[in-house]
Parts: sequence; structure tokens; C-alpha cells
Amino acid sequence: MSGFGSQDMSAPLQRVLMRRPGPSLMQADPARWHYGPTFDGAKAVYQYRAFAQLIEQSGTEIIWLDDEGDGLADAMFTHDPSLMSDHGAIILRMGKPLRADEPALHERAYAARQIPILGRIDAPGTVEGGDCVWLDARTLIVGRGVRTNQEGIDQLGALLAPHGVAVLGFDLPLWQGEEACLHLMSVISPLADDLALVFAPLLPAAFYQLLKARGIRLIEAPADEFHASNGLSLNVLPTRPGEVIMVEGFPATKAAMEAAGCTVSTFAADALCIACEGGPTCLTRPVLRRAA
Ligand SMILES: NC(=O)NCCC[C@H](N)C(=O)O
Repeated sequence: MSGFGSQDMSAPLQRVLMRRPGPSLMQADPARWHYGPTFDGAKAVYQYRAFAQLIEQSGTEIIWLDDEGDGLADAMFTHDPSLMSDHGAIILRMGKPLRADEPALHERAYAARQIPILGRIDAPGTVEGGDCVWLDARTLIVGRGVRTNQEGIDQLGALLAPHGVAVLGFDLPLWQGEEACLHLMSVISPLADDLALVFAPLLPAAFYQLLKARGIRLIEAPADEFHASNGLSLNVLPTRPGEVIMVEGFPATKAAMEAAGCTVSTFAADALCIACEGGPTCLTRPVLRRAA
């Protein structure tokens, strides 16, 4: 079996690209990076260890990038600078200027492991991985917003069309403004082929209707926990269908997923995820998702 490939959001996670936070995060100026009041670099590094252990316990192989002080504090959110397809990786172009140097880190990691590059998003296009959701293996949904523009969506479409994939763009709301992070994956977490956790009030309406037309069961994220967590209560990572990892402290959201048949693991992440605006899905770039 090849060591890469993923056109699915919840099939068993077998290989993932992750970056341990270190000096770049510890020295980050929270105002410059738009980190919230619970930001504490040393605590975030500590909290990340428990998250990495959960990934290891799931049996997933981790390809590690290391933070050796390049100043790229957000680079621990490996979900965003590249996208994986069954035909190779797509090197993206970031909408957040401070993250511009991150895609090159991913490209080097893929090259070192002989993982092919299917293509790149070029200027003026921008696409961030957090805006991309595989609805099925032939349909990629992309949120058009502050981080991802129409030029980027068109380029993604041109790269994937020869492989039988349709790329459909849907407008995201502005919500908390241009500086804040709102990706499509901030308002939906697929948990299995036919199950997703959503915050419907911020979902693109036509995407909501498409999910329903596809017969996908939607768990509504409790609004109080969504707002209290700055949306991070909803950012939930499946390591296999129905087996998920979330940030601790949101019991109603957890119970809603359990009631739908999910097994939920949690880790403490006030300094890591809530403060830095990215959860378990954002901390992982799936490289291989497939039933063994
Ligand atoms: N996929 C995601 O939602 N990633 C979260 C990225 C958070 C990071 N602080 C950012 O603003 O890009």
C-alpha cells in the first residue's frame, strides 16, 4: 500500500504530518498572532504532548516537523498549508500573511518521503486546508472567505478535475472579522461518512442543504459551548469513523456525539487550542486515511 492518499475526512487515520510547538510558539507575541487571553506558550507546549499521545495511541504514524525557532508560531496547525489527495499533495498558499512560509515546510517533508506533489496554488490564489472538506472521494467542498479566494478555488478545481474530482466553493460569513480565524472546518467536523458535527448558524446555507440532501446526519453543536470556546468545541478529529478527539471542557457537545454513537477522547487545551484558534483537526494534516 502506498504511504499517502486521502479523499475522505474520517476513514482510519494511518499517517499524519504534525509539528511539535517549541521556541517559535513560546516566543510568539499574542497580539501579532491574534492569540487570545488564555495564551501561555509553555503551557501550550505541555498540552500538545497529551494531544500527540492520543494520536500515537490511535496507531497513526506521525511524520514530525520540528519547531527549531523559525518564528512560525502557527506552523503547528499543519492542517492548513497543504492538502492531500489520492494523487499526491497539493501545496497551498496561505491567506494569513504571517503563515506564508509554512507550505515550503510541507513540501520539503513530502519530498523527503517520496510523496508526490500533484500541484501548487500560485498567487494571487489562496487556499488554506481548513477550508477544504471532502464530501466524498469525488467532491471537495471549499469555503470561500478571508483565507481562501475564488482564484485559489479555480486552481484547485483545475488540479483535481483530471482526477474526476469536482471542487465546489461556498461563501463563509465574516463572523469575528478579518483578523480572526474562521475556516469552513470551524463550522463543520465530519465524524463518519454519514455523520457530522455542525454549527448550523454559521454554515453556508447551500452547503447545509447539500449535506441534508446527501442524507448526512447532523449533530447540532450546543451554541453556548461553541461561543464559550470561540468555536473550538466543534473542532473534532476522527481517527476512524465515530472515534474522535476533542478539546476537554465541553460536556454537552461530547454528550451529543456520544448519543450519536461516537467514542470521544479529550485533552486539556485552553492555552493551545482555545487561545491559538485551532483544534485537533487543525493540528493534523492527514497524509494517509484508508481502511487497512
Ligand atoms: N484549520 C484551522 O482552523 N486552523 C487553525 C489555524 C489557527 C491559526 N492561528 C490561524 O490563524 O491560522
